[in-house]
Amino acid sequence: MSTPQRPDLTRQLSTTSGDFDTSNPPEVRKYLRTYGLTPPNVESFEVQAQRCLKLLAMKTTPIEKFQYLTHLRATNVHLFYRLLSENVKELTPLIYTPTVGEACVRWSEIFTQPEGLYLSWHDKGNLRQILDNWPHDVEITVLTDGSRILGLGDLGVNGMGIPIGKLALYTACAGIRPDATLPLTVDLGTGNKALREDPLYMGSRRPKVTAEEEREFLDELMAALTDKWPSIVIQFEDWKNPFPSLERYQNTYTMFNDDVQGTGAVIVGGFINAVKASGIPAKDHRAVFLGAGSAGVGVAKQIVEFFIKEGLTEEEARRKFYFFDSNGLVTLDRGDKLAEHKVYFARDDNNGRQYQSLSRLIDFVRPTILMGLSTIGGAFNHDILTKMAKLNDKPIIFPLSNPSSKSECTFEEAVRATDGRVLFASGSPFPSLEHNGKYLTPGQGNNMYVFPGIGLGAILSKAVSVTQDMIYASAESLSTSLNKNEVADGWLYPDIRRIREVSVIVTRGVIRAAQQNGVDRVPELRTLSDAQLDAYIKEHMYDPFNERENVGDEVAQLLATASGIGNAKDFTNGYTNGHAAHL
Ligand SMILES: NC(=O)C1=CN([C@@H]2O[C@H](COP(=O)(O)OP(=O)(O)OC[C@H]3O[C@@H](n4cnc5c(N)ncnc54)[C@H](OP(=O)(O)O)[C@@H]3O)[C@@H](O)[C@H]2O)C=CC1
Ligand SMILES: CC(=O)C(=O)O
Ligand SMILES: [Mg+2]
Repeated sequence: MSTPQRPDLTRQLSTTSGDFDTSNPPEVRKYLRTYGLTPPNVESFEVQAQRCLKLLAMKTTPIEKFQYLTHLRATNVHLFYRLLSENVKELTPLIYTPTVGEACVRWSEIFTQPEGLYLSWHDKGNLRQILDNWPHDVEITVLTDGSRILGLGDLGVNGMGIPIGKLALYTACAGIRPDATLPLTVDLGTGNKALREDPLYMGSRRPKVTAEEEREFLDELMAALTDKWPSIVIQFEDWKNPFPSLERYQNTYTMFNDDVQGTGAVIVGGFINAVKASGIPAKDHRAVFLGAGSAGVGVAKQIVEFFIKEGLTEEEARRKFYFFDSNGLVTLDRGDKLAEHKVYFARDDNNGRQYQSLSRLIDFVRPTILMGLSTIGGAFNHDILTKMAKLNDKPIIFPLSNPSSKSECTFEEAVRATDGRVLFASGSPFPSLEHNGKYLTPGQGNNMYVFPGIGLGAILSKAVSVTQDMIYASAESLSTSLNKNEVADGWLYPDIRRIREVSVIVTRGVIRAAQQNGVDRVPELRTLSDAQLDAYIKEHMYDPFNERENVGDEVAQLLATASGIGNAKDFTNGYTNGHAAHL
């Protein structure tokens, strides 16, 4: 019996595809044996992009557009990234929040092809072996268990859309090679009963494993990943309870949690600019947070760090925060057992008073800052917004929950209620609008401004761990990345269309912090000036406009030199002979 042939996964797994790229010149088509299989014209990117954008416009719903872009990535990865990098503002909402939220909800319905790796509880004991099935060398993975997908709850393995979307942004925003990324979803069961009963659901039907079982599984997985790819960077994403793994692995592996640390950094980055714009010194701010989960606490902890750098003591900084969760104001005497991560910010100065209404808490605290990380769409209603407008000249209001349906308010609602004075950032994008003859653009406080640079910085410096200083450096670097026009227009975040430039600045900050902490493993980078380091970073970024990796060295060489024509002929002969033999 002959040995079963392994399917050509490198082609199927959407990372080196492009065989039918209509920009391939004849020599490449011959080499790939696709000559004659695509129409004869060799097309420019401009023509290809025109067709793609027309096709996209023909799709009427966001999910159809998502599916089209998924198909494009699977069939022509470089064209997909050319299109994405040229249209990042328009396309990001279709491959990331908000559309990726709907895609995850409907994942088992719309699934057509493998795009990542799924590991299940019953694979325990064999994880290292299964990693060998992945056909590429990996530099970075995004790892979820699907248990808190955006603000949409536990979606089990349907959460795979998130690692895929985040890693597409790693490639588009920070130029990490697409074939060096691994979307990874672990199926440790799901607490979502409706999913378990859905015949189309593609995960296991078991309930969620215990915390102890999860730890055992992750211990094995972390060891397996680093055994297989020793310098791998591991980003945890959208875990319902991300704190135990962060604490357990952050000093022993090159890992970080994007929802706790990336979100903290991106919000501090915009917050530094918002504090400047508010005209109120750090010591006089007071913050109300709706939502005391991983993101809320992650953000507040990093703002504490910022306040300390602004001259406050840790105690003064900590006491500026009032958290409101599903049981009201988080206090030490509330009568329930507080989750460990909430204790640091729990109030002890409420004199026995419990606040069950956000509106009343705002009257009591008179905050300058209102943050939403609650998953409760519309929670910042007109009453709340007008209160913030009365209390402040320039209220800082950040409704950060994703996707858009979970945003605590819209940009328009915040602008109208504050007569355009709001300093605003939301997790998902909102359109610009006109108010009193002024054109106002909302900030997008989304960790996509920092995680690509954190990842690339860790990869290029070969950091042994991702330190808190590296995370904080990403925030500071982001805050300095705005250009003159953006500053003059009062923006809190740079234009997303400049994200690759911004990622270079963030990456440099992350690498410098790694060097200061002594966790880097590329000593040559230490002696580079900032300009030299920027050049080094850019040189190492994947550029989809400069890619013909699938054609092989021989043809690349032919294409690169006019004198290659002779070789091309030889090669064409070889191709013809080979093909004849094949036929
Ligand atoms: N903009 C960005 O870059 C990011 C945005 N996010 C978004 O932040 C949101 C929260 O994420 P995360 O912190 O990880 O989620 P969690 O589930 O950990 O936390 C949600 C928090 O909201 C609270 N909450 C739920 N319902 C209510 C309610 N009715 N009234 C008041 N509080 C309520 C919960 O209270 P309790 O603790 O009592 O259950 C909990 O504290 C998500 O929508 C996510 O998409 C997350 C990361 C990045
Ligand atoms: C943006 C993100 O990481 C989240 O909403 O979970
Ligand atoms: Mg997330």
